[in-house]
Amino acid sequence: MTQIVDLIQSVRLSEDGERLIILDQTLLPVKKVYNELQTPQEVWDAIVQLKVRGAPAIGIAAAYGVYLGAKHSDANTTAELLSAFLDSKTYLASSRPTAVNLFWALDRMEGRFKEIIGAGASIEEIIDALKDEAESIRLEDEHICEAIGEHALTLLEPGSGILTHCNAGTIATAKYGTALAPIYLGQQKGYQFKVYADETRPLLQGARLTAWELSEANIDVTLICDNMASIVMSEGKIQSVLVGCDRVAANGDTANKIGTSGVAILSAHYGIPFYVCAPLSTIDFETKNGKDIIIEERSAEEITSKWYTEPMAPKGVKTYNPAFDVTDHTLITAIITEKGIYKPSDLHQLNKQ
Ligand SMILES: CSC[C@H]1O[C@H](OP(=O)(O)O)[C@H](O)[C@@H]1O
Repeated sequence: MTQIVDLIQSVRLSEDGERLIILDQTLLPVKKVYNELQTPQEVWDAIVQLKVRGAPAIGIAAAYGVYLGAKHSDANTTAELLSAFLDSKTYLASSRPTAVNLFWALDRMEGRFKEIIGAGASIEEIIDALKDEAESIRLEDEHICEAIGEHALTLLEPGSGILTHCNAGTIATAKYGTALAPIYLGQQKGYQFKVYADETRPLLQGARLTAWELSEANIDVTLICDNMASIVMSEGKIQSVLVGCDRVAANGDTANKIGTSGVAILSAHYGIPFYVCAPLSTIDFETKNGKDIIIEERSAEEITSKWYTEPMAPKGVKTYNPAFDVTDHTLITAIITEKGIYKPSDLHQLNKQ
């Protein structure tokens, strides 16, 4: 059966390799519009505006961004090409600070550039190698998400209730998603999960994206406001919580969409397992603990007026709009990666792989 995961590709290269095609996630669920991007500047804008969002998808987009920058550069020598590449890399790295996949993907692209320039490659060969590397990052992400889904599925009972926060679905990745991957894989096996999606203020990724994705896939999804998580847990409707993440520190502290840590605290209170789904590219062993994770702050307008015809707060009121929070590792039951299921205290075992 064809599923939404087969029908939607939120980030991919055009057939001729000239443009990056992204699904504009800011217009969902009302309109499904694809944008074609040709320059690192256009990719940067799309990331900052959250047209392309979700940690793995941001990394993939940035990888294509540096490839496109190299492809369309007017460098005459490989040294000039490297200098132009490093400029676009630095620029794209400035788009969003929290999701480590962005930096991971850009570093991987630089590594490939340096490897091939060291082997005496021509400009054309370098550009081809960059294209192949970006394509590999995207394709590998599909397999990684599928593996995360398979591991996570072993923890879930058919027919059980799952709460998720934000959107860690197929559109946030190359395919399947991270936290939503087991739900899609479970559906193929007839598991009939009952999913509760937090709306996820202020940008409503849960309402606009998760509820949309899952409804399109005919999965039983119920949208709730963020402040309703406690009541649905207390009513026994939730048997597990699954979330994605933007950066996991070496000790297992996890940065994810604002509101996640509150859900984890509630889960602990009600004795519900709280699972974080994380590709290895989201684990940052250089960052010791959550205090060292840079949290992106976004504009006041996202809270005060973005979704309303009239401003919903007094003019000039002070606001604070952190886009992420850090869930303490003690609240996390397990971190599910493509390599398997790990307690936060066992994460160091992955460091050598
Ligand atoms: C598959 S990880 C998705 C991750 O991305 C979200 O952030 P944003 O919408 O700001 O890019 C969020 O924290 C999700 O869990």
